[in-house]
Amino acid sequence: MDGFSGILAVGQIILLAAILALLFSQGKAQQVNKSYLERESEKELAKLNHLRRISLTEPLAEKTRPENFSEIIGQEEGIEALKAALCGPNPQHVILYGPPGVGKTAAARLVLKEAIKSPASPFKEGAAFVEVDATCTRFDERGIADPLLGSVHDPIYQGAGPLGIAGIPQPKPGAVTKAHGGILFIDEIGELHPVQMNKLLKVLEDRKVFLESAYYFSENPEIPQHIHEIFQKGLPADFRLIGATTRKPEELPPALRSRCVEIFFKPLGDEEIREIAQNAAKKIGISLGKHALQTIVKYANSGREAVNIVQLAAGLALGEGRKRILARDVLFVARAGNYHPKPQIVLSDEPAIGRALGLAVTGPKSGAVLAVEALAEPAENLPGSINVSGIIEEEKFSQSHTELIARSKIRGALDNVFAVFRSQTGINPQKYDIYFNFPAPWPVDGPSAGLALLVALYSAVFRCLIPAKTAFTGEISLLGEICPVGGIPDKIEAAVRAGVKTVFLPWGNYPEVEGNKKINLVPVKSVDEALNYLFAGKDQSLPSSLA
Ligand SMILES: Nc1ncnc2c1ncn2[C@@H]1O[C@H](COP(=O)(O)OP(=O)(O)OP(=O)(O)O)[C@@H](O)[C@H]1O
Repeated sequence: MDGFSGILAVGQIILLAAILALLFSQGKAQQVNKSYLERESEKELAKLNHLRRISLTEPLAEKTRPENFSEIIGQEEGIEALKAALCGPNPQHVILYGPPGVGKTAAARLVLKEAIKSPASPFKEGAAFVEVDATCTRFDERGIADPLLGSVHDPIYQGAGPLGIAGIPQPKPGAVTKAHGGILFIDEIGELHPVQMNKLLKVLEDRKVFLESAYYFSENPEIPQHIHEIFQKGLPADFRLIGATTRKPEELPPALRSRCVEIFFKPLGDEEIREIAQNAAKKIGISLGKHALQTIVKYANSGREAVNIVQLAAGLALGEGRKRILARDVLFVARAGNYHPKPQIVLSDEPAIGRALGLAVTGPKSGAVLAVEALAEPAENLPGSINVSGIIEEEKFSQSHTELIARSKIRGALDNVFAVFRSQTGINPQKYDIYFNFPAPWPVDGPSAGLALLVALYSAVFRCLIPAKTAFTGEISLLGEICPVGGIPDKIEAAVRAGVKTVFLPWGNYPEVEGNKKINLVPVKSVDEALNYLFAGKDQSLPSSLA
């Protein structure tokens, strides 16, 4: 061995010794680390067990939660449709529409249990029901964390564990995989980020979810087989979706809607709110005075509000040692919770000049009764003026990324009303100062107000009485025909609820509600027919100035 080789050998020995020392110290450090972690984990477990031993009484909200379909009040049709969509041998994806707090989530939670009972159902005992709130699902463009669809824990992140240290990406299943074989319920699905929505649609299509990572190489022999399988074949995600939303159907992506059965839950009427409040009080073991119940009905807009008011009022009553809720408890809760009495139309028993009732649709399955008032005074200066309040003046909509502004439909309906009035009566409306008012809590739109507007105008000009508790719906054509309109069953239901006795409706809509015995339906084909039916043979004299 020459001098140079000797130096090299010594160098190698020193290097080897240094590496061995480093490995030894690392091993030692890992041992110290491990025992430190074990001690810390034991402490944390003890704390966790201590927390678990503490429990309060069952919250009232849980006590009052519907436990079977018969406890969900007023949604029989929606529940029937939900069962038809999910309890058969071929369950479908579903979107549940409806206002807040009317039982959508409650029904979704129960439907899986119902489906499992059916031997033909592919949902089996133990099938998962996974609930996600789209307003809380974090969307992360880098895909580092995605609780809905799943994500990949890449080795660059701290705490990646032994697999991370070995440079192996770790897939983390999301809700779509956790729901495999069961139901994924996404509350407020309309709020999902558009990118997440598109990814979800892909999962619905494939029935599995594919995850991606820049750290995955199919040739990497270090990667365990199960991770290869996940990256190459996807994670299972065969579930049925129930999406619930308070939005309107047209506000949801058409691609989602076309993959789902659409079911509508309706707003709850006073009778239903009453029943829900009574049931809630019974479940928490407290009685409800008559006035207390009436006050709850006055303030609660939904099942959730009814139950919440009962719970808080019960707290007040129990605090004072009472087992009965009084009206003052409810009023206190209403004031403290900033509840407002529901806007309610009070129908007069007396016929009136210039006041007709109209019927509107305020959302899916929600009809409403509203008043239309008209006043017509001979104009001092010709032409007379036309003044309308309580309506939408213009509408904005987008078409091919262009924003368009159009005149509102009710403005168009008014033009037709004046033209038809003139052709039917021979009187030029410009001889009058005309006032229309819709005393509704929201601005009104829609062509179906045409018939009510015409009747109110006719009554105002000819000073003839419109019968009490009579409502009108129908679009008026320039030729005086009464054309069919949308939402008739919901409008008629709203009319019945409000105490309307008679509804004039387009002949073309009559088959939708024929056989309804709760209300007197008058189908009409033309304005002439409607006016004859209402006013024929009654004194119709024009003001002397115009006669
Ligand atoms: N139709 C109903 N019958 C009985 N209880 C109801 C009804 N609707 C609501 N409730 C009560 O209100 C609570 C909340 O209702 P739920 O969560 O089902 O409403 P939701 O329609 O899903 O509302 P959101 O759109 O705000 O999520 C229920 O747990 C129940 O106590």
